[in-house]
Amino acid sequence: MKGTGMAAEIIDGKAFAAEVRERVAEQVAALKAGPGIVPGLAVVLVGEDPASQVYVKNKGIQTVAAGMASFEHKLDAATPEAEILALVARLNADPSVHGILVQLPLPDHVDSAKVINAIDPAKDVDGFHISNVGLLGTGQKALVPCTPLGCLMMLRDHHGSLAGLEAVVVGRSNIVGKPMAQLLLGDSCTVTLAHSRTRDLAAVCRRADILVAAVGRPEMILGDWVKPGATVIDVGINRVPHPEDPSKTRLVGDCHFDSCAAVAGAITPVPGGVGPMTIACLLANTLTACCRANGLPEPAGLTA
Ligand SMILES: NC(=O)C1=CN([C@@H]2O[C@H](COP(=O)(O)OP(=O)(O)OC[C@H]3O[C@@H](n4cnc5c(N)ncnc54)[C@H](OP(=O)(O)O)[C@@H]3O)[C@@H](O)[C@H]2O)C=CC1
Ligand SMILES: Nc1nc(=O)c2c([nH]1)NC[C@@H]1CN(c3ccc(C(=O)N[C@@H](CCC(=O)O)C(=O)O)cc3)C=[N+]21
Repeated sequence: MKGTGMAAEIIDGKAFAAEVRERVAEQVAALKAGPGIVPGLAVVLVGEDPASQVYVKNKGIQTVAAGMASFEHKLDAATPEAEILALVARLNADPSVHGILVQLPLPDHVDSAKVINAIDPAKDVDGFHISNVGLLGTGQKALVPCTPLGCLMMLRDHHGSLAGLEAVVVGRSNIVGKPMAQLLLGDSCTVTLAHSRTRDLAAVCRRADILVAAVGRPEMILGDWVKPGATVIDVGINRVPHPEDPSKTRLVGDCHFDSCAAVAGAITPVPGGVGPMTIACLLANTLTACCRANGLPEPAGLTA
């Protein structure tokens, strides 16, 4: 099929995310009707980055649509670190809050690691607290970062078992690349974690049955880096000038979609792939945290 256009199946993250949110909403309704519990998610946004504002607003809308309570805390960009830590302490102590997300990146004067590690690990629905990172790394029950969890759900849905597959993750950030590698290892893939110092990245990528791109470089991964039939998961969210109208922008991934789709067996689009799954998994994690906090059974099919 190479050179003759599209070969790959498009993995519809938008539709998959809607199904996940539906399952979350059903279980939220049961919690309300039964024990009378309403799961609550608090989102903390420091500063006025327009992209973050849109994203936080979407999360709030989808949280409420799933029947959960949404608490938004918008702080000025100059808010001292101590004030952010005080807010986190209040949210930790608030029994109506089951999940806490502090939107990243934080302004430069704030120590992000300090803020994240101040979150009660049981409420850390991003899965960024050192305690959750350590639990994931040792194969124990944790709250798992939303973006890699969403990728894993799509991969399991597409492949069934991932055991023995060669997985290459490009990008080693704490929020995407590293936890993605841990989850793939947990599902018995043979995992390679590539980064900016990797030699001959194209050749490394070509080994992959599963190729996950989390680099933050628009359309960097090209079709001839992809093994024929591989599954390509494109995590990248990059705003680039619109080709026809430079006053507008357009969203592209870290993979060059057309050339990769011509070779891959399956591929996630941008937008409509990993992004919507991230938000759906945030809601799933909030439900999971709420069930654990109340000693109730875990929601089925929504955890790693
Ligand atoms: N869809 C979603 O829900 C989400 C999407 N994203 C998107 O995913 C992308 C990655 O995000 P994030 O992990 O936070 O990014 P970071 O900037 O934290 O990490 C990028 C990683 O890519 C590596 N890298 C950079 N350039 C190259 C290169 N030329 N060759 C190989 N590796 C390279 C870096 O390597 P090194 O460590 O050596 O510097 C680093 O490990 C971004 O586009 C972001 O917007 C992020 C979160 C959620
Ligand atoms: N503490 C924290 N947790 C995060 O999970 C987190 C964060 N900080 N900071 C920023 C990144 C980025 N991120 C995205 C989530 C959804 C979409 C998403 O829904 N994207 C849509 C398109 C949205 C649009 O059109 O702009 C899509 O891909 O279809 C994108 C990006 C979560 N992040």
